[in-house]
Amino acid sequence: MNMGQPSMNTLKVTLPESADSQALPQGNIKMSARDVKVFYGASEALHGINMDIYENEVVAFIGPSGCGKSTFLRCLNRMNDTIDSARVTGKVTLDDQDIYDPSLDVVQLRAQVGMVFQKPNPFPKSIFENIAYGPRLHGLVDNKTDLEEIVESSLRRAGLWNEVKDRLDAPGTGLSGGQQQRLCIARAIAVSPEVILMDEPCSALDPIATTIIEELIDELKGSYTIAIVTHNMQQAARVSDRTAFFHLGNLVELSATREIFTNPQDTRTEDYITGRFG
Ligand SMILES: Nc1ncnc2c1ncn2[C@@H]1O[C@H](COP(=O)(O)OP(=O)(O)OP(=O)(O)O)[C@@H](O)[C@H]1O
Repeated sequence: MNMGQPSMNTLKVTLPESADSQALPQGNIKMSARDVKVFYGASEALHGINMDIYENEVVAFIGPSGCGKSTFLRCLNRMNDTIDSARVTGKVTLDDQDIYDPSLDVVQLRAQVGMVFQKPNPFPKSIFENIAYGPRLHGLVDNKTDLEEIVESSLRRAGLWNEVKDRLDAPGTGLSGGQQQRLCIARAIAVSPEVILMDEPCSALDPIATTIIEELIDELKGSYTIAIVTHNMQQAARVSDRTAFFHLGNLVELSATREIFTNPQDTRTEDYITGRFG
């Protein structure tokens, strides 16, 4: 039951002016989840999540620690398959195709639905090789010139080209944390994904690197659909079109980011965004 509308000054979050003009996504559903449950051994961590994610939107997942945000994000490209104790039930589709269909090529799926992790994780290889690996693996290039073009365009899209163009042979691990995270975003972009999943991509970064990544997210949504887990409500307010609030393994509320932060429909959402718990 809603205990009434919170007044703006009780909220922890300041909405950017652009939030007023943030158009709600319309059109095609890119990914959809129906009654998705995740079990770790006998313990049920997600209790039947239903969600539609629209093409070219940024949707943020927020909620207290342990509520299941990352677990749900990992359902969207079957990363939970890599956790031995995890079992997923329900249905997840990408462009109406069931991504848990046993005949589906998971490597291909993870190219279509790329992922950027909390801690930047470049391969222990050169900057060039970090980007070139995926397109080679997926047979996206026929020759060296095409490969060089993909490497350059991916680094440009990730806003890193000018900083690294003279040292493409240097190790990716030698870059700053923020640069490494943009390298990981470029690596995801290089295999032409449709969706990019980001699991707290800025939590290991300083405020300047965080701003750069947030600006990048804004640019990338023109071409990709983005789902981002964040602990930082201010960040959700800055980057997302819609926000999903999770609590104890349930999706409590999902609506336009401005709505969630100014007019939450559920008291649990209100309590969280006003800082009463979490
Ligand atoms: N590999 C795992 N094995 C067993 N239990 C897990 C595993 N990963 C997550 N869990 C449990 O599943 C529940 C949801 O965890 P999850 O990491 O998805 O939450 P979260 O909202 O992303 O949390 P945080 O904000 O702290 O990252 C928690 O109870 C957690 O302990």
